[in-house]
Amino acid sequence: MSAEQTTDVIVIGAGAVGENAAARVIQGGLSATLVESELVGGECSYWACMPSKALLRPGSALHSARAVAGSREAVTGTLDAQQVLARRDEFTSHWDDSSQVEWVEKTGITLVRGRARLTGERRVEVTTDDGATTLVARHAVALATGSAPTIPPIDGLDGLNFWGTREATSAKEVPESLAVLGGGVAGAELAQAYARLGSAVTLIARSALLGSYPEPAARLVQQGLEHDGVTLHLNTGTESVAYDGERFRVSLAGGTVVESEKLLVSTGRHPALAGLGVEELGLEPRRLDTDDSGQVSGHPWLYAVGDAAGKVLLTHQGKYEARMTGDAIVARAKGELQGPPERWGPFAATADSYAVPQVVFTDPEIAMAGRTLETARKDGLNVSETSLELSVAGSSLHADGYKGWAQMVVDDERKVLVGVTFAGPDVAELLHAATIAIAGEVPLHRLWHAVPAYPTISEVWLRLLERYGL
Ligand SMILES: Cc1cc2nc3c(=O)[nH]c(=O)nc-3n(C[C@H](O)[C@H](O)[C@H](O)COP(=O)(O)OP(=O)(O)OC[C@H]3O[C@@H](n4cnc5c(N)ncnc54)[C@H](O)[C@@H]3O)c2cc1C
Ligand SMILES: NC(=O)c1ccc[n+]([C@@H]2O[C@H](COP(=O)([O-])OP(=O)(O)OC[C@H]3O[C@@H](n4cnc5c(N)ncnc54)[C@H](O)[C@@H]3O)[C@@H](O)[C@H]2O)c1
Repeated sequence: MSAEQTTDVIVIGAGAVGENAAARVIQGGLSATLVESELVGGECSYWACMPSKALLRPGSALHSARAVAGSREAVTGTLDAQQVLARRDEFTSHWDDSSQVEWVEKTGITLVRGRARLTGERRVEVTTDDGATTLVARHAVALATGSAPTIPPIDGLDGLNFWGTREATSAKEVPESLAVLGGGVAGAELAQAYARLGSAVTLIARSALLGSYPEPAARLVQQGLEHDGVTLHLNTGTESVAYDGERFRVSLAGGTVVESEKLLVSTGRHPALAGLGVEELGLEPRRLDTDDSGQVSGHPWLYAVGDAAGKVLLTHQGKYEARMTGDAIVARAKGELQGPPERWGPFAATADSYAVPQVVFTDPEIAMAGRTLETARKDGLNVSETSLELSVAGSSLHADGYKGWAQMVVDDERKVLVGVTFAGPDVAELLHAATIAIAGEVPLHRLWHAVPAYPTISEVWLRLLERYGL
């Protein structure tokens, strides 16, 4: 069967990002067709953010209760792994996307299920179970196809039935032992989740743990993992991997062999552009060159957004890009936007370069917005850093023996914040104040008037500003 359907805008990929891009197009008065080959809602809903946080939260709630004298005595048991997995299943809607489909339809978006491929300018072929459909866009096609795991070329690994993050976040049982390859945010979070659920976990990283975060913050997470019984092999290469039908054997540089029931490979991700037909358009399939509205250089009808654009691989930032991209497509279609979008304007995802918030949801957490000292210096900024142990009345009330760390990176010429990091139990909710201060370029002398409530952990803001010299 072959048919041709015309719409204003085609969005390929119905993850959180594609859904938002299509919704903004509809809100702007154009029609949008969304194509999805798997579950509407994408990686975040079913195999990433939601299930991983659902696996972590019970462990951190238990740990919080144990961290306070009085409630500690009331906690006599351990985590109930089956209940944790059952609650995780609720958060993934049992991998059933009907409520998301309902939202898509209510929003006025046309959903087409199948695998999409670009076949020419504004033309997309969708392969479905009953054949193929050709979609034609009057204005634009947006690629919101997400990212795919990057698997390292380790001897013996290819072809083995190891876990990726999908299998780790959707597992039905807790393995007796788990080896985790990769010391990034996915590796750290899932190592802790499984250690607290009862697995004997070993984490192997060729570099430091969480190497893109400030070292004192990453060290606190490392101590947290060690406290949970995770064995760490950091700055250690992996030479080969084998599986004998029952156990994995991971051979490390230096001769150590790690044996485990399951092996999780979480060594980064790259834009999922394979098989989409971008090469035929003369484009580099590993990374597209896009402007701040997501428009692909040399192809004004084509956009990439979210993980597919490869700028910032985070749901909230992808959804922000989607709002800009959807609105930019509408504005260009109506002749209201010509040329590149204005920085910090309604069509440019400028915060991608200045004010990205990110949280490592381990216990303790790391919450970081903007740049680190290193990335700020690399970008040529004249910056200084102010850091301290996170120790205020709010933190000592929060948990006995609370251990945390905070840092602000200041542009000393403009006297504004360009980066803030907090590490410690339950610091994630402190982060939005930092994001606002950075994105708003709030001058430090004005931030001095933003008084943190007493006794909250936010009082660390006051201590940082005092130490800076205010
Ligand atoms: C373990 C893990 C935990 C994470 N935790 C967090 C977190 O706590 N917070 C956070 O902000 N981010 C987190 N992330 C990152 C987050 O999951 C991604 O940034 C987010 O899912 C990207 O959304 P997206 O819509 O761009 O892509 P996706 O969610 O991957 O959606 C892309 C969609 O496109 C579809 N698709 C692909 N190709 C085609 C095609 N040719 N035709 C039709 N459909 C197609 C796919 O099936 C998919 O549904 C985590 C990632 C991982 C791996
Ligand atoms: N809380 C969150 O927001 C959250 C949680 C999980 C994942 N994510 C997102 O998902 C993406 C993927 O997560 P990730 O942890 O897989 O990626 P990552 O880029 O954060 O970390 C990858 C890790 O794998 C290591 N690595 C790479 N190649 C290797 C090799 N050949 N051998 C051994 N180690 C190797 C790297 O050194 C790094 O430590 C991230 O970009 C992140 O933004 C976000």
